Amino acid sequence: MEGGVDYLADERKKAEFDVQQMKIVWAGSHHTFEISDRISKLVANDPAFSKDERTMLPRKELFKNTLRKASYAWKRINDLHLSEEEASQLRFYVDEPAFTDLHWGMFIPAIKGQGTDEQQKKWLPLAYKMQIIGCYAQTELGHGSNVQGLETTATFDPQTDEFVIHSPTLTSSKWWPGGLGKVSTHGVVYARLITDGQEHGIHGFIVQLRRLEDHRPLPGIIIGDIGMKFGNGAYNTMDNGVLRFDHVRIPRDQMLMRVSQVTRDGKVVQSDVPRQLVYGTMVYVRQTIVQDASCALSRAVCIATRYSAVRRQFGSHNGGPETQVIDYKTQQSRLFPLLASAYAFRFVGEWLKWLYTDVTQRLQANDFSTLPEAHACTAGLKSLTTSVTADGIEECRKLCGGHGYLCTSGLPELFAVYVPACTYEGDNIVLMLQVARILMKTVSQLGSGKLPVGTMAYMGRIEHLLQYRCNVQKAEDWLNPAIVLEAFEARAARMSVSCAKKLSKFANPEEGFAELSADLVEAVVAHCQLIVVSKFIEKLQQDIPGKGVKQQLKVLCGVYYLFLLHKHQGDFLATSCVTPKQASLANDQLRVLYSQVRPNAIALVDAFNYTDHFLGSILGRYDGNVYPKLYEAAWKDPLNDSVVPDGYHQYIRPLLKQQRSAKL
Ligand SMILES: CC/C=C\C/C=C\C/C=C\CCCC(=O)SCCNC(=O)CCNC(=O)[C@H](O)C(C)(C)COP(=O)(O)OP(=O)(O)OC[C@H]1O[C@@H](n2cnc3c(N)ncnc32)[C@H](O)[C@@H]1OP(=O)(O)O
Ligand SMILES: Cc1cc2nc3c(=O)[nH]c(=O)nc-3n(C[C@H](O)[C@H](O)[C@H](O)COP(=O)(O)OP(=O)(O)OC[C@H]3O[C@@H](n4cnc5c(N)ncnc54)[C@H](O)[C@@H]3O)c2cc1C
Repeated sequence: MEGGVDYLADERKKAEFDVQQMKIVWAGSHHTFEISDRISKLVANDPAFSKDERTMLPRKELFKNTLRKASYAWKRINDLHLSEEEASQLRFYVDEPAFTDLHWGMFIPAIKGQGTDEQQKKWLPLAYKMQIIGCYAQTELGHGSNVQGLETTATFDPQTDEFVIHSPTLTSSKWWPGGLGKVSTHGVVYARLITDGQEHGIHGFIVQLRRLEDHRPLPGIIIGDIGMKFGNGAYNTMDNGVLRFDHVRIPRDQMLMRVSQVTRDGKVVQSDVPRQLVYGTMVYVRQTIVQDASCALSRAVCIATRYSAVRRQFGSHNGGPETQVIDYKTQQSRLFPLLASAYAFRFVGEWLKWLYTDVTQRLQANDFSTLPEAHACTAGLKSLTTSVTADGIEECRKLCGGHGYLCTSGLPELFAVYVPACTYEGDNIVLMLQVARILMKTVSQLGSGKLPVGTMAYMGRIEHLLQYRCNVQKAEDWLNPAIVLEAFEARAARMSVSCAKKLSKFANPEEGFAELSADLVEAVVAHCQLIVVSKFIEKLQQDIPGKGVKQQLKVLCGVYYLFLLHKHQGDFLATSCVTPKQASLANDQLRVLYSQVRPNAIALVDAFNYTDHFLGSILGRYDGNVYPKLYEAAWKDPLNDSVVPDGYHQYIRPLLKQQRSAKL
């Protein structure tokens, strides 16, 4: 505890499992727990990283403060000789979106993934030392989702051995890249490659944007910030930018040439690397976004759970205390599925990281076979987890009643920072439709002898899944993972097959795809939920030490899948995967599991090991000392600096005077 009385101590005594061991499960290993615990405390105990006034600062001050923090963080990283892993944890716990996210998270990965060995050798050391700062400049004013529709051109000039980067229209202005507006010296800029009058698709180019001497834009470059975004503080610490090029020249060797090369005489040579690797940075970031989803959701859930144990309403008997709102079944049925989802996303994120690492190793050995699986999983899971997390944060705000609406609850800012995750790195619907294409292709190939692989492998048992009948007889049968997996597989497979059948009736498949796109998205959701459920179940098959830890995870896993079954019972019933009676038994079992979560709820959120600094919420304080701190914080609002507000003499007094004289 960070000091003082622990108002949640009684709740903590109820825990039926070893919280310390659960912290390690949540962190992923002893090693990652040790690092994240040490670094989060280092940040929390350093006043230079305070977040207290963030939601009250005007944009310019807010932004300057972010620059100060980023520069101080870099100094600490160097002074303390932090490893790459420790440095990335430090940036995470500073908890303020900044240009550094894009520099480390996209600029460097783009050069690593799409640059040749020589290019990496030239640019990465500069970037690692932050002697150059980079952004990822893909999206334009007129095109974001449709990458093939980007308009910026990169025309090869064989006379000078250069590319000419140009923005031919207003809509071709780069628009949104984080870090671009005010900070980046360089960008990986995506543009249409043109050589000898011929177009060769979208490629990445390293372009210097600002002079290293005085930070002024280079000739031919117009650059700035795109303006305020949703929420106070929130994502406004980031300088999302606009950028236009007027025939800016760069040397030929600044095109990222791992996928295709342009020779001295302007010939385009394709390497044996698939062209989709140009999209590789997005696959990498989508995978990190799935991991981030569990962080953002667990943070909101931690706040709402602790506050729900502190808050009391109604139910006082003979002058005794009122009921803790966490004891209301409605509160539990809204909160506990989100708690379970946070754990579920943690484990699927862990698995996705493994998948991505595996794909990367294969790519290095020129094995591209698992790229479609990586694309499908990252796109689908990014969409599913960010949508649930954004909605979940807002639900947690509502679970905190009126106080949840205060900035000091931390929830409004968390929502405002988080919600663009549903849009950036691929709009969630656009990405779901990508997965739908892959699902439909998989269904169309069934029976051709080509067996589906990876997360689509269950489709290989299509005959069985189409005939499947759930044999749940009593509520506890729903605790059997094999039964649950089959029900989820059958639902996903039947929804996909149903879409495929409808699609086959269209003479023009593209027309059919467009017409059925809403149904296709539902089939993709079913497929992605199956992945999350199956990875949670797989996690439970591992050896998990610690008293009661595995048992708690089993309960949470049950809550996760039974809540989905309840919420989507329309799908399960319509596809005849369960009967109405079985759906009702699932709901009975879900209520039993809620009552098992209840005594462990506080300990389950303590296991996230978040400091009060990171949570940034009076409602979520570890010690539960909510009311005195809310009261204290109110007086710190600048509006309370004076008893009589500025503007009184100008606007309030004349009003009151006028009413008095009217009465007289
Ligand atoms: C550590 C991290 C730290 C910080 C970063 C995190 C957070 C910071 C905050 C914000 C950062 C935000 C940054 C951005 O937003 S960058 C911009 C992101 N933009 C997008 O995501 C655009 C979305 N659009 C697309 O991805 C594509 O355009 C498309 C929707 C996929 C369509 O492309 P198109 O070329 O038309 O492709 P198709 O014809 O539909 O498909 C062709 C073929 O390619 C396959 N495919 C598509 N995408 C990929 C991919 N990424 N990887 C592998 N394969 C891919 C597709 O399946 C198809 O395959 P076939 O076999 O059918 O040919
Ligand atoms: C905070 C933030 C940070 C960002 N950072 C970066 C960055 O660093 N670098 C960068 O390059 N970009 C960045 N972006 C841009 C981001 O990647 C795009 O906004 C995103 O890819 C969505 O594209 P769009 O804006 O063109 O949306 P649109 O595609 O215009 O979407 C509008 C609507 O149309 C729907 N829609 C579009 N196409 C289809 C379709 N085929 N079928 C059905 N519905 C469709 C969408 O679902 C959505 O509802 C950022 C964006 C935000 C909000």
